[in-house]
Amino acid sequence: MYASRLQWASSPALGAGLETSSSSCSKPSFANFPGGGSVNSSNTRGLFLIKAMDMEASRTVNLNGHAGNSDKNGSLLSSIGNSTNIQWHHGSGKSTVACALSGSLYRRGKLAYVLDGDNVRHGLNRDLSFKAEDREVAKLFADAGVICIASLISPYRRDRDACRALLPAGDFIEVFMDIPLHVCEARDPKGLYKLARAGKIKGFTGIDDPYEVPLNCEIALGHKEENA
Ligand SMILES: Nc1ncnc2c1ncn2[C@@H]1O[C@H](COP(=O)(O)OS(=O)(=O)O)[C@@H](OP(=O)(O)O)[C@H]1O
Ligand SMILES: Nc1ncnc2c1ncn2[C@@H]1O[C@H](COP(=O)(O)OP(=O)(O)O)[C@@H](O)[C@H]1O
Repeated sequence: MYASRLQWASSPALGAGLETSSSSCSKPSFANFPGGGSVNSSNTRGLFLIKAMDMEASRTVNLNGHAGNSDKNGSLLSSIGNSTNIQWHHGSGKSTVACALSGSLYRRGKLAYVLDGDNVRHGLNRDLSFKAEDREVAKLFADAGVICIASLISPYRRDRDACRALLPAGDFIEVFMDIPLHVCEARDPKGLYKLARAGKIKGFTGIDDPYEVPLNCEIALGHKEENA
């Protein structure tokens, strides 16, 4: 089902080396987890993501923004834009992983931008959803040579596939946060599950709206129960 399956354990020791200075990270609190879990550039999970993201230096971006095998001296950036879509329920850790990935890329001199449900909705366009307009934004970033890390619930397979189809083969990486709903709900960082359970928010993903599990994502991040 998945190209790679990784465990995403909660570990109090992992916070220390996190890069928090990424300009595109809108949630600076990601280094501190109430549950004790964290991510770190030196742990294998983080490294695996970077390996999946890292592009060959020979593939560059021309000044006109189109990807190609151009002469490196004539290129604007030493990385080619691609798009990573980190998906699953609210509270699963999408933003946390997105920020860590962005920080790791930053340290490697790669230009990345996190498109988060929050910054997209409040900053760019409050009407955006994971529909055509969103995908176009991700593609614009990729065209400009920026690695776009989309941290969005993106519940529908059809929409994710449409996004994949916009980019050259291999440039769209689906990361599935395979975290049990009860774990997401227990975290409830904004109290939204509680409101959804009480019927005060309608159509909440995982409660009264569906999520279509990916059939062919590149990476799945699993969850290790505290007492497992
Ligand atoms: N009905 C409903 N269902 C799920 N989530 C909701 C809903 N209404 C608002 N929110 C808040 O919006 C965030 C999800 O936005 P996304 O852009 O990631 O969602 S989607 O891809 O368009 O489905 C999500 O937060 P994050 O998952 O932390 O980004 C919620 O805070
Ligand atoms: N591996 C983890 N272990 C424990 N808590 C985590 C882990 N990853 C994220 N969290 C916490 O869960 C909450 C939701 O994380 P967040 O990244 O905002 O999720 P999402 O973007 O999917 O809504 C935050 O309080 C975050 O600190």
